[in-house]
Amino acid sequence: MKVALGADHAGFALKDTVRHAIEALGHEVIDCGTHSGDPVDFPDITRTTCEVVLSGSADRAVLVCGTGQGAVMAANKLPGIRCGLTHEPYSAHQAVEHDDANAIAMGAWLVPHALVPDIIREFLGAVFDDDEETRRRVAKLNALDALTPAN
Ligand SMILES: O=C(CO)[C@H](O)[C@H](O)[C@H](O)COP(=O)(O)O
Repeated sequence: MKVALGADHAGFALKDTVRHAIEALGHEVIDCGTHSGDPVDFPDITRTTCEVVLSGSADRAVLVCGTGQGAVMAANKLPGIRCGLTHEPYSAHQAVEHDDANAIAMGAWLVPHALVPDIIREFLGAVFDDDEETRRRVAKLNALDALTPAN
């Protein structure tokens, strides 16, 4: 799997830990920045990272900012992105299994480094449970994208 990885300056502290966790599972990381602790705006990094998924160049995205909140808000404004806020492994798994998430956001100020491998393993190991009920709900979720005005 190819995984786009993006972090703002607040997420930068956790970014290498996330990268190693993805690579340790045999997946490829597409590094979308940032590359230092210098301030960058999370909507910019989130957009760049998610566009790699939307273009088909990556399968999933992992976003890191200070709290995860700004990144998840920005990501879910991009039609075609379904991003879960995940600070522990269970929701990382469920976001994919029930909601067909193609991205997760997490907060570097909240998630201990030691928990990152578990979160990443659950996110990348999960498969959408494609039954009538989940398909209907995700279709309704995707239909909400049409309400998002194009920029
Ligand atoms: O957590 C975030 C948004 O939800 C982002 O990481 C922000 O950039 C964060 O609030 C950074 O704040 P700072 O004062 O620039 O460190």
